[in-house]
Amino acid sequence: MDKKYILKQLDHQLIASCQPVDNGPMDTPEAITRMALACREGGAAAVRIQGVINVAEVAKVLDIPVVGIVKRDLPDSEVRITPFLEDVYALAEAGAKVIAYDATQRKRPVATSELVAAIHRSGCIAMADCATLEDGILAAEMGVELIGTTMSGYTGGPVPKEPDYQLIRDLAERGYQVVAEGRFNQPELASKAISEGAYCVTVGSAITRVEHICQWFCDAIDEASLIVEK
Ligand SMILES: CC(=O)N[C@H](C=O)[C@@H](O)[C@H](O)[C@H](O)COP(=O)(O)O
Repeated sequence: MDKKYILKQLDHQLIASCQPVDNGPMDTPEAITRMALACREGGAAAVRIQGVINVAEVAKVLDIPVVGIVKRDLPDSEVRITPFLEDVYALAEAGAKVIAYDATQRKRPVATSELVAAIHRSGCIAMADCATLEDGILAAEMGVELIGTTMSGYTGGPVPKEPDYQLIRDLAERGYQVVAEGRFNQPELASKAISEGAYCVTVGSAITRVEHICQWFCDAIDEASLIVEK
C-alpha cells in the first residue's frame, strides 16, 4: 500500500480509536482486536491503536490502516504520545501504516524533527497530535502528512466540553489535511468537523470506552432524577 493510497482511504472518513480505559476489563489485546474488527464492520476507514503488541495483533487481522501510537508516562516530561525513536521503529515493525506523535512544543526527550524523520524513514505516514495552530504549522513545515487536533485542551487548565472547531478551521485554511480528534462524542459533532474543513475525524471514547459511555448515561439519569425528586 503506498502512502497516497492510504491517505486517499481516509478522505472524509472515520478513524475509530480503540483505546480502552487503562487497565480496565476491555484492556486486553484480544478485546482491542475485536473492537477494531467491529469498528471496521461499522464503516471505520482506519483504527487508532495504542501499544506495540496491540498494533501487531490488530494489523494481523485487519485490512484497513492502523494509526499506531505508544503512550508513556515519563518522569520528566508531560509528553506521552510516541516520545521515543524506538517507539516509532517498533510501531512500524508491528504493522502501523500511520504513526502519530505528540507535536506540542513542550519539554521532550526527542525532538519532533527526529521523530518525523524516523517515521518517514520507516515508510509510514506521520500524524502530528497538535494542541495549537503553531504546533500544526511546525509539523506541516516538517512534511507531516496529517495534522491532528488531538492535544487541544489537554496541555493545561480544565478540559473543555466541546471539540476545538476553531483549530480545525485555522489548520484547514492553510490547506493541511486535518484530522479532527478529541471530544467528538456525537455523530453531529463529527459531521460538523467535516463541514468545518477536516479531512477525517477520529472518535475514541464515544465508540470504544464503555466505562465512559456508561458514566455519561448514569450522570444524565442522576441529573434528571434530582429534578424529578424536587
Ligand atoms: C489527549 C490524549 O491523550 N488523547 C488520546 C490520544 O490517543 C486518547 O486518549 C483519545 O481517546 C483520542 O485522542 C480520541 O479522543 P476522544 O476519546 O475524545 O474521542
